Amino acid sequence: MATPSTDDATVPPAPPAAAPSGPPAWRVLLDYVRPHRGALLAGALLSLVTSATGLALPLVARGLIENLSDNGPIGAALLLMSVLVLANAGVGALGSYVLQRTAESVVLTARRSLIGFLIRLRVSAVDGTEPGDLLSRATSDTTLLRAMTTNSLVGLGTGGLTLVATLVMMCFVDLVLLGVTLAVITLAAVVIGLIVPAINRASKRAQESVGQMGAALERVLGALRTVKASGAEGREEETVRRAAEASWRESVRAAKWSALAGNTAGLSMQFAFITVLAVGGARVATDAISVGTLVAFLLYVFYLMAPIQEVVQAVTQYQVGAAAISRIQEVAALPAEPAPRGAARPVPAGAAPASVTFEGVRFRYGPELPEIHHGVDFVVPPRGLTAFVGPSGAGKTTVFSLIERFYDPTDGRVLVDGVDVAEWDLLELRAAIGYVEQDAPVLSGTLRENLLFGAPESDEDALREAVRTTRLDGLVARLPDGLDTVVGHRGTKLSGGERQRVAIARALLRRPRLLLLDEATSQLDAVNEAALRDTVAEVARDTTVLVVAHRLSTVTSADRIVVMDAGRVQAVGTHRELVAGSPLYAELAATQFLATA
Ligand SMILES: Nc1ncnc2c1ncn2[C@@H]1O[C@H](COP(=O)(O)OP(=O)(O)OP(=O)(O)O)[C@@H](O)[C@H]1O
Repeated sequence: MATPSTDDATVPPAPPAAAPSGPPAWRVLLDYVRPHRGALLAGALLSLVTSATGLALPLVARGLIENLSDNGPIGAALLLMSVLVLANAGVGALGSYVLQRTAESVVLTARRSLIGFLIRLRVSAVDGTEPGDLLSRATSDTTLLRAMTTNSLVGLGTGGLTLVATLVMMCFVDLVLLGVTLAVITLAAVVIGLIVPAINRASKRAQESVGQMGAALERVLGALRTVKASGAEGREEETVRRAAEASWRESVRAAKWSALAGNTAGLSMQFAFITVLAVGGARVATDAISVGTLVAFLLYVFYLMAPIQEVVQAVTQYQVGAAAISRIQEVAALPAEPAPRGAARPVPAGAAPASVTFEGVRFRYGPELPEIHHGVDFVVPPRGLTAFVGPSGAGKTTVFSLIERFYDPTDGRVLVDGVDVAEWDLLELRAAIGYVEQDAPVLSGTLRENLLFGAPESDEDALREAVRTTRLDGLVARLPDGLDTVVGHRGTKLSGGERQRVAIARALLRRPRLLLLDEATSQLDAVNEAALRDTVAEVARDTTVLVVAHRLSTVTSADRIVVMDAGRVQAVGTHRELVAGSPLYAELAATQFLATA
């Protein structure tokens, strides 16, 4: 048998599509910097003061040496030098601290805004992404903004300022030599301008590879047991390693281009030096300028080197940061739900149960994907138990996703309490609903945190009651720290049935007006399932309960059963009515050995 291609099996999916041309990177960076501009300015000023104290030292040293040779007093010069050295060290340290702190604050600002987006992303947007890749954008990409702030923004400011000041000074010395210098610098700038887009592209690809590495790692760690049981460690390791190596390759490429840009700048200055020497020499020979002017000008050319290197480094670092910003912007361009206008009000005790209506609902998960619902219609009045049954892939879970407004129908309306869910305040809508999704996850943390996840304000009595009705009391008694036992990432320390009961208790604690249970008892043993069925029946007296069930035995006593097939409602009725009137239901019931008489 042919071995499947590792490529097919292991290539991580592509990151989100590139953002439609958003604002340029510098504007996004300035947005992040704006809250910290005072600190940034202070840091930059302190850096300038540090440079100034450094520059003053040689002058004082010259005075000291002159005084020494003249046998003059040197006490004052020594004191001044000591003060300058101390000031240089002190102000330098303070400036560097202020700048680093500000850069960290810029990273924090970017992370805060990105986290806000990530948490509120629409489910439909997340469907097309890899969590590991999104994670890398919030962690790795945002980190690059630190160097972008210090090297690029501040470097451009201080380097640019020194550069302009030196050029102005040169202007007073000799305009012809300034013209020669500017011509050489312009030539170098054009070459560097051609190089920097390559740095941007390589950095973007390096960061994309980091994202793919995150996605591949998340895939392995999220399914470690299956990976081990399938003996797929080697292939998975290879995928992660490939992504890591791709990131290395692209980073090295970016480093190569950066080095080239830096050296082009250095080379251009040497070239400027020689050209100025030649042209200046000729001008001295024709008495157009004095030797002193030429020497002074050459000294300025020499002084120009440091700020030019600083500006070039700022420009190359900017490209790295811009690549990171474009990845951050790709997330920011994904559709997100509106930020909540405040905490959702908990559902008051005894709140009226909700009604649910589907009116001609058509739905597809994406524009290029097939239609899942082809005009679904049903009415669920308040209270009672309504079951959704039908073959796998019929669109039952999709019904719940549309009620929760994880997605919007492409046509038709979903109404809760007679109001289109699109018109509901999202927070209010979801506050009214308790939802136990298929394979509902238990989150890392304690059992108590998990139970209170959807209703943190619940009191101890309500908690105990939920534990009792979901028959979790035995488990709580067994656990070493009871409710405060840590249940592991994704509830790995619990059994499948225990996880389902935790999820049901979590939903019940919200005291929902509408309870959605998707295959919520599929992993329970017969005794627990019967007990939970009684609990659900009791809840359904005051709450509208919708369940999706494959095992019809769990729903034969439902008030109404909606039979779905291939995205359509085939029939609605009680078990007895459907056995008689729906061939599909009768067949399902017959294959599950249910009494159809
Ligand atoms: N996020 C998604 N993106 C694209 N297609 C999806 C998505 N979720 C579900 N589907 C597709 O929609 C169809 C209906 O899925 P749905 O989960 O609603 O079926 P179901 O009746 O609940 O099935 P089951 O009984 O097996 O849980 C399936 O063919 C599935 O492949």
